[in-house]
Amino acid sequence: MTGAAPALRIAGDLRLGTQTLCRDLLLEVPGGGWTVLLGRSGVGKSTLGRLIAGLATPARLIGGIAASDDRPLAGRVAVMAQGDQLLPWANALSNATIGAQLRGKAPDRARARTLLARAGLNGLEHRRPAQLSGGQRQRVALVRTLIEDKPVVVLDEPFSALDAGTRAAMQDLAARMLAGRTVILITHDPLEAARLAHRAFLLGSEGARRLDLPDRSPPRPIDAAETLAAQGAFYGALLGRAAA
Ligand SMILES: Nc1ncnc2c1ncn2[C@@H]1O[C@H](COP(=O)(O)OP(=O)(O)OP(=O)(O)O)[C@@H](O)[C@H]1O
Repeated sequence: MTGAAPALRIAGDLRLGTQTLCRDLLLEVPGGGWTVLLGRSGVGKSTLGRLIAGLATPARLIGGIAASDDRPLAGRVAVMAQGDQLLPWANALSNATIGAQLRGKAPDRARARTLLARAGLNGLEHRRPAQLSGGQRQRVALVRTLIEDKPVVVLDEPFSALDAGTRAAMQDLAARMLAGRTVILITHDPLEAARLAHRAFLLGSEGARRLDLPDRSPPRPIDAAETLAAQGAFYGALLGRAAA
């Protein structure tokens, strides 16, 4: 990884035009761990993810995003979004290295092959997206994110289109492959949050509330009582019940 994974402090009001999506936001994101953002649809989770990544959005954060090493975040954030967004005419190897190709740089195909193998895609490097399953395509997308080698990674609903079993396998793989990076995971799925979070926040119009997590380190087993209890508590929090 290029550089140590910084902690982040995200503070302020998230505004869209004259509308305040999220007021008095304060998110202390630990360095080198997974921070999960849960929240009802439209609260501004993806918008916040785009702001962290420095991507275009009509929204503004009146406040700021600061890294613990006092360096700008620009150029230090990789993004993996919902859907694999692979180029249909390119094979898995080319899709994994598309970032370098778009920048006019020589792609590191040896590293891409190693990462594709680690992601369980050995022997599938020359298949195009249509010749891969949904889970395999998401693995290629994960490798494409990893090959950028950024210390901060924003994952915006990356596994939501997958069936339950494939999703659980992808969560385990992502936890392994992104270990040590500062990961911000945006998800609707309380079970995903309960499995993967080192820290979790519920975003609402009145700010972010930190949610209690099990003591066991992530990734937590999908069927452990403490994972399922946290899942239930997160559902309650999403539904606006007092205890979380
Ligand atoms: N490009 C855009 N132009 C105008 N409004 C936008 C744009 N992108 C998002 N919005 C609005 O900003 C608000 C927050 O959107 P955002 O996608 O961040 O929410 P979210 O919490 O991620 O929702 P979901 O969980 O449904 O994905 C919504 O009201 C949305 O309609």
